[in-house]
Amino acid sequence: MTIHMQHQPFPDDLTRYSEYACLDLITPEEMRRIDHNAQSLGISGLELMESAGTALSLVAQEYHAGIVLILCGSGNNGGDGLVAARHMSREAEVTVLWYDSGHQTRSTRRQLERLSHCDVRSIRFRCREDLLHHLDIFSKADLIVDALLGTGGAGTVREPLKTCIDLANQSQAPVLCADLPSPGIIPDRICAFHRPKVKDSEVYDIGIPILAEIGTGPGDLLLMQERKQNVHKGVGGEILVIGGGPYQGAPWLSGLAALRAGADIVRIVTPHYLPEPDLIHIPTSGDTITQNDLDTIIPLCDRSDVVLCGPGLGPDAHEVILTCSEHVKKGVFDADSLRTPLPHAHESLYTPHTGEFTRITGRDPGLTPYDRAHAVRNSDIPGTVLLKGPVDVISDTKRIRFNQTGTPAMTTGGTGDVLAGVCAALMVHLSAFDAACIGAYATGCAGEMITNTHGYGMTARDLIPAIPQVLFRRTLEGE
Ligand SMILES: NC(=O)C1=CN([C@@H]2O[C@H](COP(=O)(O)OP(=O)(O)OC[C@H]3O[C@@H](n4cnc5c(N)ncnc54)[C@H](O)[C@@H]3O)[C@@H](O)[C@H]2O)[C@@H](O)CC1
Ligand SMILES: [K+]
Repeated sequence: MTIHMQHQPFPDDLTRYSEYACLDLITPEEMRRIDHNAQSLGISGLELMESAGTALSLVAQEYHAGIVLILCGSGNNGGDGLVAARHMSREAEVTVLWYDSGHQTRSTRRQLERLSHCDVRSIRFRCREDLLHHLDIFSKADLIVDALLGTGGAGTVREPLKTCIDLANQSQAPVLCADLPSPGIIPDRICAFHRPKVKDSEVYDIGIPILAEIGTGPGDLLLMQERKQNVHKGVGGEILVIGGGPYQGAPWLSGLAALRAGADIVRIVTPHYLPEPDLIHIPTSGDTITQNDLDTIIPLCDRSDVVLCGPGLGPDAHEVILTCSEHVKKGVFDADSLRTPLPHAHESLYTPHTGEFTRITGRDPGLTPYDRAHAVRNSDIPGTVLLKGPVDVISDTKRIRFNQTGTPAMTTGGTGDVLAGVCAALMVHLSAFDAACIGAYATGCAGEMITNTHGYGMTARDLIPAIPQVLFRRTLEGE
């Protein structure tokens, strides 16, 4: 996959932002996101692996072992072990037992080539029988390094790694685990890279920039679920947009954006019909949305995966929104629905700009991303907040994420409607937080693409066809 380079520096002093980085255990998906974002900030996977393997070798040397056995899998965890082997070749008698699954990662294959020039004994194994020829290596080792499975491990361990793990457990040697213990192995120490994946890990920095973690980036797109090829209708979800009244176009922009972000069915409840064949128009009784429309709207809320309230709605329909929101599983509240008392669904995403944030919290969020993050995290808004600005701030009260994509040309009317529609479609399969991070990132990237071609002549409508090019480019480029 081509890594898209991030360019503009963060518009604030990042030394104050360490409080926004996650400090407790992280999941493999989160590590993959961070890893990918680090690469888009210019640190290659090989450099990350060299740092990881170096840390691993330094911890291994603390054992002062004479004979070291390093067990390497076919993925990048194995690559870390191969790097450690190269760094330890003069300190100990090192033997590498590496698993040739037939599809080694590119980086790990590179490390194996480099190791062939070192005074390290490297033995390939492909099956359980191969391992049984080397039982003596396990019994002679003073230290065993477990670089079999890391964050890419999934499910119950398959052979021949299962046997490898059993032989390691049966040996007298202490086991030092790379990044996290391979399932079933009994660790003596765990050398985690960047952040702990399991408890009781020792954490070693591998030079990942904080922005790879607290910022959105191409790595966030990895969280999108691969759409199953042979898909039935409705996997993209059904979205309901409730808006319009004083303003006609806003709900249609949101609806079209939701379709372009992967939704299958989009219904628009709005007084004004616009001829958009891809969208289903649900007419209202009058030229604004009122209580009389509740009999129409409530059943639609019940059947929709995500409901987007607010685009172009005007101030008079707030009571209707409050009533509907009790029937909403996942809600995106934008524009005119951002009024007190705040509507809230089972899971809510609020997408205010500065003025709307001030209106609902009574507090001006300030200008710097740092202050805006503090304001969002300390607001008692019951859900995820995407506070739009030159740097968007996303928070679900625990996590904070900053999005830098976008251009000043996007202040044109309607881009907020597009963003809200994209977030609604993403929320079908993702949490409000992940949907907001990816929605902000993708809409901003689309804005950058269109600014390159249309400059300040960009309209919100221009953004919409650019959205799938950002969200689904992996499939478009046949990764
Ligand atoms: N920031 C990062 O994410 C970094 C990651 N690195 C290392 O890379 C690791 C992740 O590498 P990968 O994503 O390649 O994955 P892994 O190397 O953890 O494992 C993937 C390999 O194991 C196989 N496998 C998965 N589940 C299995 C099972 N149950 N039984 C048998 N085989 C199984 C897969 O087919 C694949 O070949 C991290 O844990 C870390 O050690 C390092 O390069 C440093 C940087
Ligand atoms: K491991």
